[in-house]
Amino acid sequence: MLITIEGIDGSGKSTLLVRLRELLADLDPLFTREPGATWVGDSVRRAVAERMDPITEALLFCADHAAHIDTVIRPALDEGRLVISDRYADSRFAYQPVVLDGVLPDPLSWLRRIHEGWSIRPDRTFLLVLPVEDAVSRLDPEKKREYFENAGILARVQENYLNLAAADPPRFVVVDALLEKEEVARFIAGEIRTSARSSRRRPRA
Ligand SMILES: Nc1ncnc2c1ncn2[C@@H]1O[C@H](COP(=O)(O)OP(=O)(O)OP(=O)(O)O)[C@@H](O)[C@H]1O
Ligand SMILES: Cc1cn([C@H]2C[C@H](O)[C@@H](COP(=O)(O)O)O2)c(=O)[nH]c1=O
Repeated sequence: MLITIEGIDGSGKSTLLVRLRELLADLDPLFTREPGATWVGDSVRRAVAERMDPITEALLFCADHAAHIDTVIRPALDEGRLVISDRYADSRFAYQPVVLDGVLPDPLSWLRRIHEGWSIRPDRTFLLVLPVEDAVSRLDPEKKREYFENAGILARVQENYLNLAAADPPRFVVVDALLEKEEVARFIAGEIRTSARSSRRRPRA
């Protein structure tokens, strides 16, 4: 079963994942992330840091996704493992339309098309949502910021995320990221357990 965690920068994904490792240890999940689970992820971070053209950037994120599926996700799912990914394809569908606005006529359709036929659809996606100003105030002022990490861009990214969630309610669970860290983690851990139990009962197609 594939679970993904999504949300704008500063929404609390990394914090949540640290706690999920403890709360779900008995299920022995494989924790992974995009970008960064493969060496292609290093090229993506470089492209973002150097502000390469938006098409190059989008295709590198996509290449990282392909390598991630091939080397990490598919082998683990084939072994029947629970896989939990910090960011996944929905990050592309939320961030890159903002970056590609004005570059392509319909960025989201283009992005969806280039994922078709090979990407794996998550079973459930937890979307952490909070006011953008709270997310920005949580960002570490000491750390160099990626150019996405500004309130104007993040507001548009979050709107895209909410549209994705509204279009696919069976998959998405929208979570209030202003709740206490522990409350967020316990709620999501409980939902993952329930989903994992029901997927074990379902015969594989
Ligand atoms: N529920 C919460 N309530 C208050 N503060 C939180 C909460 N969750 C996380 N934080 C704090 O917000 C900051 C950012 O959290 P975190 O790094 O987990 O976000 P992130 O979504 O992983 O960000 P990025 O995508 O930029 O890596 C951290 O200082 C963290 O302690
Ligand atoms: C997978 C993915 C990520 N991004 C953006 C989102 C963040 O600003 C950075 C990744 O940094 P993090 O600290 O690891 O969250 O990249 C994106 O624009 N498109 C994507 O597909």
